[in-house]
Amino acid sequence: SQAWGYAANNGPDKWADSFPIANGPRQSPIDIVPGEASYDAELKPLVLKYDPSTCLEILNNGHSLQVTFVDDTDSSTLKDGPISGTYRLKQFHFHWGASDDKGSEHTVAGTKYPAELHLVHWNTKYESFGKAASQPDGLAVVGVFLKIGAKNASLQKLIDAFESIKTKGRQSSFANFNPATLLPGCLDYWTYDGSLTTPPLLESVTWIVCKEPISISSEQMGKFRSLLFSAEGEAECCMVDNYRPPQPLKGRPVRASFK
Ligand SMILES: NS(=O)(=O)c1c(F)cccc1F
Ligand SMILES: [Zn+2]
Repeated sequence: SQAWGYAANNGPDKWADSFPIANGPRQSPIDIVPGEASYDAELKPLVLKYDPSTCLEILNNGHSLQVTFVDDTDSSTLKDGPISGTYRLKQFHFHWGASDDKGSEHTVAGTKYPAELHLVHWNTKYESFGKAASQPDGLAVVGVFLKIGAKNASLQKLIDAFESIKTKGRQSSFANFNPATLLPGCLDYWTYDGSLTTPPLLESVTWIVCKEPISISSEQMGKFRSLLFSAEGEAECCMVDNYRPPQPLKGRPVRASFK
């Protein structure tokens, strides 16, 4: 069967052919309409504790650039916020556009950002990411929007590794990176129940989307767009527009941690 991707022949409009859950009741991303989100005073502040020594490698998986972490202990965790228990950081990755007018998966009152960061965590009440990914409370993903502005020194550390992961399937060691340096100063968030935004589109994600974006410069955005979907030796295909558009809310509540 054809591998999924973001092109016309294998992109988001075709995913339901192999993954019927694509039309399910709690799909992601969504358009977040701030005026329709309800402030919930019981929502706690996010508690993110990341240990840079758990950072393992950076890779081009053919869909995005991803930084993976050692997740065999509770060294890098997400707690509180809308979730109960402890969720371990597994990886983070990005989605972005071919131009600055698109690229994010979540939108805010219809506004698309040029990119979106996803920090993926799994519930330690399950024994692994794989097991957790099939449970309704298995995953918690923190989404952070990127907007064009000042050069981002933390993102530059990732960008400096891009030459070694230009093509699909390439990975290189990547140590001592602290993902907390990618978080905005204010951790106000919206939260709702959703899914993975790529196949298998499992409906196991508590989404936590930060209201405040982080910055990326135009030049840095250009470096993201120089990565390739294609493998070495294949016809070059720029890694751009690797985002799923917003999906039907289907009556789900969206809560805000802030007034
Ligand atoms: N985009 S997303 O954050 O929903 C996501 C995950 F959480 C896990 C794996 C792949 C992936 F793309
Ligand atoms: Zn993602």
